[in-house]
Amino acid sequence: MKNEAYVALGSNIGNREEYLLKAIQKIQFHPSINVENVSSIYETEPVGYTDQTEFLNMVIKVSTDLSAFDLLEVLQDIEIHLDRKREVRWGPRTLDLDILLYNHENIVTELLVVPHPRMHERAFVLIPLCEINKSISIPTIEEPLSTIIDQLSDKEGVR
Ligand SMILES: Nc1nc2nc(S)n(CCO)c2c(=O)[nH]1
Repeated sequence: MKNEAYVALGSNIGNREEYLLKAIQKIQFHPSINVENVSSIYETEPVGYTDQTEFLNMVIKVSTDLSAFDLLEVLQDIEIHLDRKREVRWGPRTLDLDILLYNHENIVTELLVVPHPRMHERAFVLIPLCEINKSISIPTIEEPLSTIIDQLSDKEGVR
């Protein structure tokens, strides 16, 4: 598989852990995707739209022959098959699958922006990402991940 990507998973409705684990199974089952590494599962305080229940978040590393857009399509299909519900845009959801990084590419389109535009302000993404790759460099971020994690005020919201 010639491409490397990092995917963030999140859930805060229903059997959250089951949604995450089923999503990873479906990703692994895809013939053109291999799951290379998975972070721990973190329980996290909601950020942004805070009037909702706690999330379970994690990050996985995958290798794939798919383009970033085809990978996005597969992830969106998995969200739908795991009864993705999102009544409010930033509100509670059964499952969220976000492409964080795709190789070291910068992709800016209506459909997909990579690196994920809000990842640098999300401890619930950076902490699991750092767990599985301490030395990862993010094209749009100069500082080391550990510095940013230390600066994030909500890191205590991740456990
Ligand atoms: N802790 C936490 N807060 C969040 N706020 C939003 S929106 N989301 C959904 C992100 O796509 C989350 C999340 O996954 N975890």
